[in-house]
Amino acid sequence: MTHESPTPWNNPADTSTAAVPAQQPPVVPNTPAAERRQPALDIQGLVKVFRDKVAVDGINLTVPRGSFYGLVGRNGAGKTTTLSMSTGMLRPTQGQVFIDGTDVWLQPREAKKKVGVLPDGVYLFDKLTGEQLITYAGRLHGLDKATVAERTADLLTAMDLQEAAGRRVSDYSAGMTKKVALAVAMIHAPSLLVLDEPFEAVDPVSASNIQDILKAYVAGGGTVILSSHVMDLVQRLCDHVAIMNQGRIVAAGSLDEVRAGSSLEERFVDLVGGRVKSEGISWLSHS
Ligand SMILES: Nc1ncnc2c1ncn2[C@@H]1O[C@H](COP(=O)(O)OP(=O)(O)OP(=O)(O)O)[C@@H](O)[C@H]1O
Repeated sequence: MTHESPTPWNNPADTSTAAVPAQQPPVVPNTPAAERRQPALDIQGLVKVFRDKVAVDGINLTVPRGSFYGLVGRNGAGKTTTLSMSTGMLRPTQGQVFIDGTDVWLQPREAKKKVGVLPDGVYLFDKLTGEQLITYAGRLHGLDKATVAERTADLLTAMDLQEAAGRRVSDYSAGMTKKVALAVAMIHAPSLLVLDEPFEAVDPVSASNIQDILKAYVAGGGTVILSSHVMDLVQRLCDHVAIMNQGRIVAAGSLDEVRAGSSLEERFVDLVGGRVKSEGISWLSHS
């Protein structure tokens, strides 16, 4: 990554995240200043029903701008369904989602400019090389060729994919695919990144590199919301967390508020339950 040019997600020309003085008049809706103080993501009364299965059961969640937000929950808690509805990929049964004040389902084009998404189970045009894929994503977002070339080179370096840049994505490992998908999500310098299990299948060195990239992105005014099952990682990385269980948010807020003096894992198990006391499976024993 060059030092001369700002990273695509940390452009000093972007003053939209400038600190607001403490003594401000009340916020007047629909003014630029008010827009700047909108939450990065605002979920209101979100419901998803699949046939007779209530996957998401009327959740409300506010993700403050500039936060590093972790969404945790057991398998099937509703995390992917929530994130998919929040990014315009899955139509809600009920409820509204706003990205930076823009209604995702009423103004999808506007909303999608503001968000980068790493979906669960990534579907990519994998006959393209990594470099072609990132370039294609940048061009789809309407960026000019020179900008796309510069950002693509930066992202390939940041993701440690320079050597694989000319290989087809179909030949990438699971972790490399995750990294190229993350680059695709970041090429248009969105103000919000929504990442479903970003570290799954990623090796520890690459995971640390990605974490550094995300921390820099947040330090530069971006907002990240990620889902994960790894409590230690969320506790280390995130400043806010929401715990989902059976389609509902059972705790949300700053990490310290949610932990309430315990570790996140202890708090999670307390709230969600489901620990099975077991002597083990008898037929697996060889003693
Ligand atoms: N397309 C679908 N059709 C029917 N049921 C679905 C569909 N997608 C998800 N579900 C159900 O909705 C519930 C929530 O699923 P979801 O994938 O959102 O959970 P999750 O928290 O992301 O789980 P995991 O941690 O295992 O990825 C589950 O019971 C799942 O079986």
